[in-house]
Amino acid sequence: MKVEHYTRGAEIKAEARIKYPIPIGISGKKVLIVDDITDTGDTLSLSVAYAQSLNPAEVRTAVLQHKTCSSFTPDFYAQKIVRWRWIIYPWARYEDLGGFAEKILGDRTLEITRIITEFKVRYEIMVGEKELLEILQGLAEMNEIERVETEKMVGWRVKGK
Ligand SMILES: O=P(O)(O)OC[C@H]1O[C@H](OP(=O)(O)OP(=O)(O)O)[C@H](O)[C@@H]1O
Repeated sequence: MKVEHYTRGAEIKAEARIKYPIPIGISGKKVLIVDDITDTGDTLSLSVAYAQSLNPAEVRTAVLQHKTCSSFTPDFYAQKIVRWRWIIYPWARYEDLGGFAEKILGDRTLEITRIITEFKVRYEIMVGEKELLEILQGLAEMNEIERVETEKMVGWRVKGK
């Protein structure tokens, strides 16, 4: 199953929703739902309610990291996070950094070196020029941002800002 709650890093959507339902019968089965993290807890609350509606014998939950601010406490977790922070997993780095890049740009046009500095200062995230360029080009391909070249600089800005 796939549940969506965030579009970009740390940017919450109104409501968690089931994007892809469970494609097999789980009636009478013992079900373990595994996710990377709990934040608000909405994703697991919805997932458990949905799985329960399919009449399984039992539903349990496990995550790598559980934030104590979450309204849902999983049965199993490897680490408890008491002070809220956004965790960037390797498998979501590209997506998350893209979201932060747009936040950094806001309504400004910035050169890549400035964006790198703001990643460091605002988010304590170290990003190299090559990696960031790939992310910015990806966002440009999705029509979210654009490259602006003048005599003085090569910069990036959010489209329509
Ligand atoms: O407890 P919550 O506030 O609901 O947040 C936790 C959920 O958010 C993230 O998923 P996301 O919606 O970003 O989907 P993805 O992992 O597929 O990118 C994360 O992987 C969890 O599934």
